[in-house]
Amino acid sequence: MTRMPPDAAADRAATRAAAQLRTNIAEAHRVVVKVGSSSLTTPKGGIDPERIEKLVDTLAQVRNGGREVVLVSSGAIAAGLSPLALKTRPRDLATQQAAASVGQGLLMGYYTQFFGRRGLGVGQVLLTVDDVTRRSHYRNAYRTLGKLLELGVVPVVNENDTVATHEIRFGDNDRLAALVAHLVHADALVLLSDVDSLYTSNPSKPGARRVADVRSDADLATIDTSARGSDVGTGGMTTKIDAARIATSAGIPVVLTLADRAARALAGEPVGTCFHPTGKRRPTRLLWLAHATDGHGELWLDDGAVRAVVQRKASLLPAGITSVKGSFASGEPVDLVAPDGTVVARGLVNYDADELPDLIGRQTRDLAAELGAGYDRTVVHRDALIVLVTHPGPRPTASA
Ligand SMILES: Nc1ncnc2c1ncn2[C@@H]1O[C@H](COP(=O)(O)OP(=O)(O)O)[C@@H](O)[C@H]1O
Ligand SMILES: N[C@@H](CCC(=O)OP(=O)(O)O)C(=O)O
Repeated sequence: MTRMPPDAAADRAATRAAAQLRTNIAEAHRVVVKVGSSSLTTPKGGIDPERIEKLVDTLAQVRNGGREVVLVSSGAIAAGLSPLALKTRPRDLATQQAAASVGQGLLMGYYTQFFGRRGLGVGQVLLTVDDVTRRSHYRNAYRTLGKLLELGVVPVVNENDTVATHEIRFGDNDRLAALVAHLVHADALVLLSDVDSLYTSNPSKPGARRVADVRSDADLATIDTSARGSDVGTGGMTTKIDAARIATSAGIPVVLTLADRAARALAGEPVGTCFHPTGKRRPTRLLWLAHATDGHGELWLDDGAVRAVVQRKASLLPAGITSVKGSFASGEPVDLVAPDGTVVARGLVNYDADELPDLIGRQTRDLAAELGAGYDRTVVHRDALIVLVTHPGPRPTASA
């Protein structure tokens, strides 16, 4: 028997795994499809009903074929431009919110009409960061989305732009789509854009090569995503990669391709870029903490607290904190910092920043005896905490 050289054997195994993943996507029962503004607009930036109908046609066929579809659609701001006589996408948040407020209804009007013609109802779901990260909210969102799917309706999700402020805003819908995919326990996530796949660098420049499969972060290490996206989209390729990492780290395969190739992507054809699952499902708020949130403040720990949090995965108590920086409210994400300045973990804090200085360095039982029962709570509970570096070093990377 002739032996294959190890490289050839590894290549064959990789090809088989890629083909299997495409099969899994073709068989995915519940899919989240995200479409960016750039795929729904005219070259001038206004909304393009023809492009919307083309997408709806594909998704309606998928839905009517027995698969469940959740659509995450951008385009509210683009749809609001013309009614407000705006020539280009506004830069300031207030005008973006006004445009989204005017445009969201119009956008839903198109979806209602086009899905309706194909015998399907639609349900509008507007979400903020809190809705997919806070436990009480995301249970609610999960229930509503689940019920809509059960009723045969296509949920059409967008960020609730009109109420989201800078601090609590995704801004792009890519990462929102990844969290929605996790929330609804999707079997696959399809990201539709104005580019046919991920490239090694700006696709409009010579030398950029198509990337067919991304199997791990190592495959992304040399990818250049600095080229700006379309004038109407937000985030460009960077937020799509963030989204793909969020979904794949929770076990959900992702395909990124052109909106026109949605049908082929959903049929498992080898179009676009396929991001392979790298991890397993975990609580949504932890996913968000690991991949997308910036700490609103810092809690500096002593060595014992670093060991407790990093090695024993314990909750953070007031006794192990040496100082508090930044201004944050209870429930917000904060960075946990080792004495050498390394950010070792991130978690949702249980106190406001101004409450903590009087508590830190003190034993929980003393605080409870002195201040009352509420003060025996952890500063960051271990269930709301992710470890970023297991071996403290110079800089943190979100690898949890
Ligand atoms: N390495 C890369 N590979 C592919 N596209 C890239 C890359 N770097 C930047 N881009 C740009 O990202 C754009 C897509 O992002 P964006 O305009 O935000 O789309 P959408 O509205 O679909 O979210 C593409 O048009 C492309 O020019
Ligand atoms: N929520 C915004 C989407 C923001 C946006 O442009 O996102 P994307 O086109 O997906 O990069 C809207 O509906 O206009």
